[in-house]
Amino acid sequence: MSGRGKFLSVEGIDGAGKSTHIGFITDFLESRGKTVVTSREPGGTPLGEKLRDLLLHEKMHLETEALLMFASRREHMAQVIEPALDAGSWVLSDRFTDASFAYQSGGRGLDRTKMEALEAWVHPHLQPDMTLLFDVPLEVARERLDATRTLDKFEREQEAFFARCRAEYLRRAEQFPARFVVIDSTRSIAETQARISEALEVLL
Ligand SMILES: Nc1ncnc2c1ncn2[C@@H]1O[C@H](COP(=O)(O)OP(=O)(O)O)[C@@H](O)[C@H]1O
Ligand SMILES: Cc1cn([C@H]2C[C@H](O)[C@@H](COP(=O)(O)OP(=O)(O)O)O2)c(=O)[nH]c1=O
Repeated sequence: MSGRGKFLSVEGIDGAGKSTHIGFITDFLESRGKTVVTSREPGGTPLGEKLRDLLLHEKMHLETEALLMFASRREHMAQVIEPALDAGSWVLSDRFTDASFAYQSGGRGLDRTKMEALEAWVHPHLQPDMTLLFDVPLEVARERLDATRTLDKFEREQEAFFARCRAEYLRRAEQFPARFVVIDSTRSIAETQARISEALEVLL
């Protein structure tokens, strides 16, 4: 395979529809001849999955939570993301650093300059080539979540928390318009996937 692969991340508040579209994105890219490595954060490596279990189920200090998110990310970069990109594969990560801004800074209130310092320390030279942000109003996300599953620590948060997460995602999208694609995820699954295909075409 020739050249370095591309790095894609998918983001959105819980219930926005992110997981629904990951298989579609993978199939779309594979149909265009790309080798796709799908992964997730927190997690993506054996150590990262252990951290994920702690992060999603244990109460902890906000800064501990932020540091463990970045610890999981550092391992994920070393074990999965960088080697796959170097080998020419495309990497599709279910969440990356924008989620830390949205949840730990926006949602929980961690000083954004601390988050920016972590980002600059852990991945000064790596950013997704494209970030697909699935955006929905809170009521829609909540209805979708309630209809489907047992909620983890983050998903049990109140509406105001998700409002702040969503606002921070949208702020990041405004700050980095070159890599963000904001997708209106209130549309039907078929319409949303048409929009995703259109966005991905630009990278191919
Ligand atoms: N565009 C859509 N229209 C209607 N329901 C949707 C749509 N996208 C996702 N859903 C449903 O909403 C629920 C949450 O979606 P999911 O992909 O698990 O969200 P996330 O991964 O962002 O938390 C699922 O039951 C899914 O089938
Ligand atoms: C990557 C990341 C995720 N999270 C949160 C967001 C989600 O609520 C949770 C797990 O994400 P996710 O994989 O979307 O959960 P699910 O499998 O239930 O769809 O972790 C953060 O708070 N900070 C982060 O940096």
